[in-house]
Amino acid sequence: METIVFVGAGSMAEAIIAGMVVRNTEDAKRIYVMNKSDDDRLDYMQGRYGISIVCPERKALKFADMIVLATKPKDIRQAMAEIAPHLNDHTAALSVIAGTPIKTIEQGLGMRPIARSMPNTSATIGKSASGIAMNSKVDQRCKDQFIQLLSSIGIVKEVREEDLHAVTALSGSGPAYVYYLVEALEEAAIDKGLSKEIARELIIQTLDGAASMLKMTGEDPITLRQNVTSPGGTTEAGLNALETRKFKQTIAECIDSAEGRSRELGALS
Ligand SMILES: NC(=O)C1=CN([C@@H]2O[C@H](COP(=O)(O)OP(=O)(O)OC[C@H]3O[C@@H](n4cnc5c(N)ncnc54)[C@H](OP(=O)(O)O)[C@@H]3O)[C@@H](O)[C@H]2O)C=CC1
Ligand SMILES: O=C(O)[C@@H]1CCC=N1
Repeated sequence: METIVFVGAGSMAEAIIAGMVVRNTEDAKRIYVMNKSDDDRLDYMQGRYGISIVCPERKALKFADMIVLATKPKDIRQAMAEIAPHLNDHTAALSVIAGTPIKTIEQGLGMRPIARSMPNTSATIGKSASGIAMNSKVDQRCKDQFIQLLSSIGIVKEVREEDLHAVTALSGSGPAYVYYLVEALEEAAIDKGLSKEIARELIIQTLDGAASMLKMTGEDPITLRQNVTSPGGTTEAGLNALETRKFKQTIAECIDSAEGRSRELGALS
């Protein structure tokens, strides 16, 4: 069993820990958390997941096989300055921070095995879609450990570091776009007279069914869309409205803005 220390105890750290603990991939007691100042948050995490809290002397950092960097990009430099003196040379670092380059982490923690990854909050239920890139210090054993951790919370794809900005825009932020779509569908359904409860159930099942169709049939989304669209029917009418409003262009702008912001955050960190 490995000792893993989470530096940052916010929503992303919790999503990953929840996924790991629920799947029993690690001995919960050997997962440690620390943050900047919010002790109530650490108590909550310990009570909820049975994990441990890093003591004020930072002893757990000495024994850590891996640290997971999960602060906001603007806070990572200070966090690294605080933890670096306590770390062992062999300790590997896995960052989940949007934008922050591997180089910045090498500067903050010294040359050591470092991976930069981008999971998403569906890690909570073991359904993250994560991307990962690693530095030259990562050997096969260490790579397996990084991949194993991310696999315990969903699927993981190795990409070039440069491509992590696009991964961040697509699957890191992606759950929020889907929730926003659900909000919009729900509001439209309520406007048409459906109750919120019924609308939500129908929407969730529709999303779940469509995602499962993509997964299980292996069909292209275009084919599946065409299968739904009867000539002159309701779907065609709905899709025409989306096209008139430049739906694909709007989505392209969404991804472009998010990708650009990831680059900006990287430059800020
Ligand atoms: N939320 C998401 O969907 C995703 C987020 N990410 C990335 O994960 C990272 C964290 O995001 P999120 O969990 O939402 O952020 P939160 O604001 O919820 O959590 C940030 C955490 O960092 C801690 N922190 C700040 N400074 C330090 C420090 N010097 N030492 C130790 N801990 C510190 C904070 O502690 P305190 O509360 O005490 O100040 C807090 O626990 C971000 O970089 C984000 O880009 C990646 C994928 C998805
Ligand atoms: O919004 C953010 O910056 C983070 C990164 C991906 C998802 N949440």
